[in-house]
Amino acid sequence: MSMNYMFGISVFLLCLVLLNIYFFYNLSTTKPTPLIQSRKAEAMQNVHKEINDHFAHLKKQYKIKTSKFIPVQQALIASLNSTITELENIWNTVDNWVDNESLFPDKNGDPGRILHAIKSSPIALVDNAPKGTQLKLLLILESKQKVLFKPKRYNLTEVIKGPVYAGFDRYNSEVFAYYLGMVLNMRWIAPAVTMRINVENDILPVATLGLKNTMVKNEVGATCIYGKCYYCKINETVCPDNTGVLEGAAILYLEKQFKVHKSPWRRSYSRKKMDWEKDTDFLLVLTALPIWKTSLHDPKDKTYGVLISNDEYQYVKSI
Ligand SMILES: Nc1ncnc2c1ncn2[C@@H]1O[C@H](COP(=O)(O)OP(=O)(O)OP(=O)(O)O)[C@@H](O)[C@H]1O
Ligand SMILES: [Mn+2]
Repeated sequence: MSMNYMFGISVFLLCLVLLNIYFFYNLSTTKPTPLIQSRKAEAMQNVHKEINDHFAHLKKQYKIKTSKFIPVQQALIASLNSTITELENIWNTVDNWVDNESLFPDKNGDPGRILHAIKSSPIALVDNAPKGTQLKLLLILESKQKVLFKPKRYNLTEVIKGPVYAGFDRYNSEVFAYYLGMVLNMRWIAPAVTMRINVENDILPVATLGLKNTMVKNEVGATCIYGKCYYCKINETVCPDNTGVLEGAAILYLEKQFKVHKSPWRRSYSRKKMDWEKDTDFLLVLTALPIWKTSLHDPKDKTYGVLISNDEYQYVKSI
């Protein structure tokens, strides 16, 4: 056998071995992404199925509109639609109605008056509000009342793909949560309302130097803000629309110190995952119940409770 022939055979055998290793590796390693995705899709389908099954077996009382709710609903609509003249006094009472059980009053049209007062009071000062992970501004009204402003990042119809925390926070969920809180009498959501502010007329003249330092002009000369927060980046600005207006959620700032109840639904920022991230049943238990009131915390046995009806508690998970 010539040397050339021997060399050829060796190269051929080597190629065979390499090809074998390649195929073996490809077949034996599971590709993680599609598998995880399909498991997630399956879990979501199960959640929807569980909810639908549960609806079918709900007690009759949950399917009938209670007439007791009609006056509550009418009072709420009237308070939101009324034109309010006397606003000054509302701020004097903030400290009185805020406590650990309730962040807003429910009587005498006050929920609507608060929202009107937030929207119509002149702004005396605007600064960055660096607390939290997302861009937000602190507005100080002429009445000295503080308001947080979380700007709009997306159009309402835009769908953000990815995990639940993908993209920027949606400002409208703050407002939605408050309205839902009013309707369901879950009064532990700070009053929030959609507000439109003109950047040149209402922000710039009263902006602090700190805020001005986190502003840049965009390609059409509009003043945009990138702010100061954990996730704030100079290339991720919010800009006014073509009428110079910045829309966002204006949220009443509450000075009072509250007892902190850590949410079992909070995101883990470390390798230690939260229960809801590891255990799909955790999600199923909570979403499948007709939840009236959540996050009732019993500090003694470290459980979170879900109040199912007016007087019946069910503790769902130890943490
Ligand atoms: N209405 C309010 N009144 C007083 N303080 C508030 C109010 N809203 C938020 N805060 C304070 O600011 C912090 C951040 O608020 P928030 O969670 O709304 O911001 P975020 O940017 O969404 O941050 P995160 O990603 O941590 O949720 C809260 O932990 C709380 O201390
Ligand atoms: Mn948040």
